[in-house]
Amino acid sequence: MTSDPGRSCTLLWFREDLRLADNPALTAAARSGRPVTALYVFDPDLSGARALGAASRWWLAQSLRSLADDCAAIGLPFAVRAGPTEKTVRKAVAEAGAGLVVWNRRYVAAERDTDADIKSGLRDEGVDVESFNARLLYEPWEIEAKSGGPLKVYSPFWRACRAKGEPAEPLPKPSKAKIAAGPKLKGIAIDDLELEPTKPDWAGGLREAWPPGEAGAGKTFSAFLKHGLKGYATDRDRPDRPATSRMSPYLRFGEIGPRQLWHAAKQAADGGDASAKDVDKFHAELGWREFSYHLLHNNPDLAARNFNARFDEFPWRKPDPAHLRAWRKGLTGYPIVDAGMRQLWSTGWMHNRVRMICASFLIKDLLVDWRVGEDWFWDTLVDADPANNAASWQWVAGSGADAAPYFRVFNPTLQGEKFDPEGAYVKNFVPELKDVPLKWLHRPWEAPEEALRAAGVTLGKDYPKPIVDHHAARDRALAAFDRIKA
Ligand SMILES: Cc1cc2nc3c(=O)[nH]c(=O)nc-3n(C[C@H](O)[C@H](O)[C@H](O)COP(=O)(O)OP(=O)(O)OC[C@H]3O[C@@H](n4cnc5c(N)ncnc54)[C@H](O)[C@@H]3O)c2cc1C
Repeated sequence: MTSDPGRSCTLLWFREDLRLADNPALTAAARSGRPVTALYVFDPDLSGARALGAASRWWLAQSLRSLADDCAAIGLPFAVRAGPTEKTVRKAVAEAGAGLVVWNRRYVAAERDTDADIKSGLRDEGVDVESFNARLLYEPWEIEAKSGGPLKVYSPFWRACRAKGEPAEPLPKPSKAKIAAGPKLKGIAIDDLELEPTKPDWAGGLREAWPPGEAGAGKTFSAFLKHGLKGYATDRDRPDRPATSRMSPYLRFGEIGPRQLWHAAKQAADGGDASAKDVDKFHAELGWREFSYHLLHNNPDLAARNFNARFDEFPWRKPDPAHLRAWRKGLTGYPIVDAGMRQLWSTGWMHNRVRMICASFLIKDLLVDWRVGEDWFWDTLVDADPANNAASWQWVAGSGADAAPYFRVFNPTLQGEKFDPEGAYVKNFVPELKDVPLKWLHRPWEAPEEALRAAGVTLGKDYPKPIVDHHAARDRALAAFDRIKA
């Protein structure tokens, strides 16, 4: 600890950990015995990191407002500043007279490099720096293959994680009495970050769908524990049911942490509110998130480069602008794909099963490079995550670690019929098809004229004809794959 008496406070630097509970940096700050002041830095120049997508920017604005209120409630001074990360943090440290700076770790290579530079620069000036894990159950570098080195297959990865024992219990939120308020840094208004859309304001659907912030995370997760966890192992594949936790955007921005989810789900099973099978499955999905971060840690350019270099030679087609537009807008003529893409556009989120179907359609039916889809999801998802998005797109493409084999091409009609068997999901997001009889709902182009007429649908006018024939597109995709198989 620095002995400079002029440096008497602790600076807590919030980043992707926008919460007070189970926040080890905040706990360390509270325990440091010094007054604490908190900072968030928005870096418009990115310092080498990828710019947030539009939906993520909207979420961040809500989340910061919520955090500001939560900090005020425990008497923690909190300021938001904009500027180049390193310069802004170091200026704030000097202004606050901080002798200790604490933060929770990030995992994108450019951000890690920035953090390392800041850490060494501050230490050279005699300022202590401590970092913690708030984001993951296990640090990516702690998990290794038996023979050493990173793991490339999920099952052994998850076994290696589980062999480390139970994740640590979450930390409580510090009470007002535990925080000595440090100096309030001058900040800027969150509105001045201009994170939200104005002309036009397209965020109405997002506002309706989500309550961002730590309290919103807790409320949403409690509802899942009550109504969704029981039966999760089977129902999680049903987009027509509220069967998943919807925790992904909260995890992305750190408004809740995986340790909290892990232990709360476990307690629900212990209390008899869910079966061990359901909880194991939920834990295993958190495990996929851990696996994505393990992959990202070991492959920093996961969003840009094929994990499997064989795919570098894959003969992707130049995207047909009309097809790409139809995919983005949910006008492909395949109802489950269109429902998913419209759910994404209107709410900033899409059910996992439907993400796989929509991604497969772009990659395999339209033969478009997975990076084009990854980029669209990055812009439109409120949970757009540097590890999960890239790893999942590569998984669907077949180019990723432990990926779906390329020859597994999702049939959007059969997938729709299997996972949306009553058609409720499609009818919700593609309302022009709501009166089409269930028998034809997922394949309206096969419906007799009179059935469509009775439902008020003229194909090609009220709803598109399929933009490609799935069977022909599948054959084309497999032929393309044959070219890199050898
Ligand atoms: C093409 C594609 C892109 C995706 N992009 C993202 C993304 O940008 N951000 C993101 O968080 N997830 C992404 N996923 C994974 C998954 O679809 C979402 O995590 C999930 O739908 C979030 O809903 P939930 O919180 O209700 O999940 P739940 O089923 O309740 O699961 C709980 C948590 O486990 C994790 N999880 C669940 N499924 C997966 C999975 N397949 N892979 C990794 N982690 C998982 C998530 O953190 C999730 O919040 C993507 C999947 C696909 C197929």
